[in-house]
Formats: sequence, C-alpha cells, structure tokens
Amino acid sequence: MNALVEVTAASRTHGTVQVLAPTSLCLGAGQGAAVVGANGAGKSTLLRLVAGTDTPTAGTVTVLGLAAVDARLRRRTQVSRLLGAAPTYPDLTVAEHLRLVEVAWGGHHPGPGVDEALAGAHLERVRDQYPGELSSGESQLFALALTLYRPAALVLLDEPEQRLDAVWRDVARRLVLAALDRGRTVLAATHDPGLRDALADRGPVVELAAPAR
Ligand SMILES: Nc1ncnc2c1ncn2[C@@H]1O[C@H](COP(=O)(O)OP(=O)(O)OP(=O)(O)O)[C@@H](O)[C@H]1O
Repeated sequence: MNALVEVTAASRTHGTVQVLAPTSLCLGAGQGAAVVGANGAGKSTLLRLVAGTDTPTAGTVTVLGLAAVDARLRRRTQVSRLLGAAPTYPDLTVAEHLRLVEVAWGGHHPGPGVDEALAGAHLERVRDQYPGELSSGESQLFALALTLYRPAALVLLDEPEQRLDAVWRDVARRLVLAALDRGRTVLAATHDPGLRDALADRGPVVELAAPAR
C-alpha cells in the first residue's frame, strides 16, 4: 500500500503533560479513517500533527512521503483541512466561495460544478447569502462543503458533525462518503457514531485513550 499518511509512535507533550500518547496510523490512497476518543483525548492534536501545524515530541509523521512539517507546498494543493472554523470572505456569497475554489484550480477542477455541489450539501437555499448570515449549522455544513470542494488528495476533518442536527449529520456523512468514492483520502476526528461506523468500512479506526481526569 502506498501510504499517504504514516504516523509512527507519534506523541505530543506540553511541559510535563502528555496530551497525545504514542499513536500509529497508516492511511493509503482512497482510505478513510476515524479518530475517536473522549474530550481531551488528543484527536485535534493528532490532526494538527498530520496537518503539519504542530510537531510530535517523539515519533514521526509523514504525509505524501515527506515529514508533515516539510510538506508545505504539497499541502497547499494536496491537503484540504477543516480544523476549527473555515476561512471565509465576508463579502462573498456561499456560491461565490465555491466558485472561487473552482476558478483557483484554473480549469483543472474535476467537478462536480458549483450548483451540483451546493445541491449535494443541501445548501441551495442559502447559496446567495453571506457567511455572516448563516445559522451555526448552515455555517458548519458550508465549511464542510467548501473544504471538500478543494480537489485535494487528503482531507483532514475535525469533528465535521459539530453543531449539526440529525438530518444534517446524515448529509455530512454522505458528503464524506462521496469524497471517498471519488478516491479522496479522509482522516476525521469525530464524536458521531454514524460517521465513525461509515469510516470504519473504509479504513482504520484510531481509538485514543481518555485523558486522566
Ligand atoms: N498548547 C497547549 N498547551 C497545553 N495543553 C494543551 C495545548 N494544546 C492542547 N492541550 C491539551 O491537550 C489535550 C488534548 O487536546 P485535543 O484538543 O487534542 O483533544 P480532543 O480529543 O480533540 O478533544 P475534544 O473532543 O474536546 O475536541 C487537552 O487536554 C488540551 O487541554
């Protein structure tokens, strides 16, 4: 298997506190993986290590064949991530954000088109609204749809289900599965059993131990 992501005994310590115990993960092209565990278990920390925005205290993290921190240029085109809030422009509508991504790929965006992507995410009703005019659930689904619209090989998602009701959690799951069906690789931290189960059919589940409380 050609590994897109290879995490080998990676851990993270802040001061004297280990916030991520040694963790390993191997993720090949087209696979999906769920990272699960209690609040504070280290899920976001692991995603940041894979994103290259943090470095492990011990162990190694390789993304696209390079140490995650050295994969900067490749990350721009080959990794799309939703870790926290998605960056948005206050004066561009929902549809214009997707159009911007499409244009940024200068004729090489593989599709679907903006209208189809909005329909798939159930966002047609708010297509002409600005980010500041969306409900919190709409904002989250918009952020997820926008993240998945970048035609990146690897997608990193931190709790994509947050602030979504049961119906929209289902939409979010289907969006993630559709990305996998198109050959993307997805690593998602989640508290949603439905998303965990869906990803478990597509690859490994990384269970992080609960932190001492
Ligand atoms: N810069 C930091 N300094 C000290 N501790 C930190 C720092 N960043 C994160 N932590 C701690 O690391 C632990 C793991 O945090 P992380 O955000 O990875 O957990 P999580 O599993 O994503 O939690 P949740 O499900 O609540 O989002 C937490 O106890 C957090 O307080």
